Amino acid sequence: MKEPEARNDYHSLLGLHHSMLLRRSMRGGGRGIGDPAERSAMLLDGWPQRLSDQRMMQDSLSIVEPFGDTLMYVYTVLFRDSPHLRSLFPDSIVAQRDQLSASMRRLIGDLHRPDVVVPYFQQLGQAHRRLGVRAAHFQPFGDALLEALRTRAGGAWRSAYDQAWQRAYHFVTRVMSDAAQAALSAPPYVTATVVHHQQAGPDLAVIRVRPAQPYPYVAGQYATIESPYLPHNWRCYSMADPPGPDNMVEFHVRATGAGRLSDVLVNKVTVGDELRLAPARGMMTLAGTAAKGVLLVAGGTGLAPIRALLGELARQPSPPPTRLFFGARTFGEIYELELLDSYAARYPWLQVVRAVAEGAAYPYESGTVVDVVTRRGSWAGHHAYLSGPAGMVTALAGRLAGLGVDPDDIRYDPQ
Ligand SMILES: NC(=O)C1=CN([C@@H]2O[C@H](COP(=O)(O)OP(=O)(O)OC[C@H]3O[C@@H](n4cnc5c(N)ncnc54)[C@H](O)[C@@H]3O)[C@@H](O)[C@H]2O)C=CC1
Repeated sequence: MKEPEARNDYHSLLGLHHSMLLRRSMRGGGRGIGDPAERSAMLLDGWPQRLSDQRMMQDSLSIVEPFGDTLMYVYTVLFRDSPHLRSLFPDSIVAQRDQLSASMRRLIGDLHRPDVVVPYFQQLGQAHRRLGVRAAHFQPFGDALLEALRTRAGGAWRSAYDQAWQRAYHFVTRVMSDAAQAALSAPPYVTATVVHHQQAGPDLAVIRVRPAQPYPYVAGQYATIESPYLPHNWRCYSMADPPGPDNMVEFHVRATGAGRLSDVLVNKVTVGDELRLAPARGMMTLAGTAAKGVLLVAGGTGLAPIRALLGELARQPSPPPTRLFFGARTFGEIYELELLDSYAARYPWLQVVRAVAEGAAYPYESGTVVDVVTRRGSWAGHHAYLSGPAGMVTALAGRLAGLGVDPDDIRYDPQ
């Protein structure tokens, strides 16, 4: 039981550090805050070789496969060279590695799109404040990253790869630390009390919490959550409603195995317990233009942010024609029946289709939600929002691009 206390001490020190930085920035000392979005966009604009860097980084991935193993090696190097940083991470860093992998893939895949990549890393920088990550930590991490890439690639590593990765990493760390600096006046996380905990299916819980302070977010975004029962194991869960005046937040959680945060949230947490919520993140928010139809697709608990988007659409004066596809593996895993049926009955612009992948499906459609959406044919003229298991989302994004949807109109977040 010493570990959580040590970490609480660390968080108190961190709180003091944040207040010191905030006071200094309010007095005009230190680095100015300014508009981080503008500064980050300028940073990317001043990087004319980013398209060739993107190609170099993509090429280099093939010589460091499996990429997940290379990223695991990054942590080995980091903890070897900077053992004092080990306490910032949970005992098992597998989930951390998976989140790093998703961020790296987003960086490489979207380096040509400042509108996507800049806000993504700004949000990541703000969210990292909860972990006690500070600007000084970026250098050892970058050194470890480069050493891991070079070691794993061996003789196939090229200096052009090295330079591309260094420039990209420099860009990322500037964006993240600028955003963290700009967010100093906000807390790195808020505490929230569980006010409702309901078993909604096998291994599935619907949890409502009341944050102690306002928790700003946009429909479609997710919170990174920690429970005192499993310190330092932060995981992402989407808010299931658009923000409301009652400042309550709902999450849908499926237990995915003993010892994980999802298991704790489903099987241990009860009404009255406290959780920590780091600032909301996510790019799967409603697109501004109303000229197109909307396709919402959810797999399993991926329904949460899709339901929030639906709630947001329902607030519009004249919502666009919207089709919601919800897929579960088995009949018993279909949930939110009454709510979605009541929406479908109330809103003439909405159609809800459910799909069951395995076993009896009647009265729903049979097949994975990917197959059921694909069977409908062309989806040209639609904005698509996809949420669920990574395999589902990737498969569907690929198919929709072949079914007439402009790839820029397909939105999803890595989970
Ligand atoms: N809890 C939350 O707030 C959110 C969760 N998610 C993610 O959603 C997922 C939900 O997991 P479960 O509820 O266990 O869903 P699940 O694994 O039971 O799958 C739900 C649906 O996706 C289809 N599917 C799954 N893998 C597929 C693949 N490789 N190709 C095509 N179709 C596939 C299934 O056939 C089914 O229709 C998790 O990966 C979670 O990270 C995403 C956003 C928010």
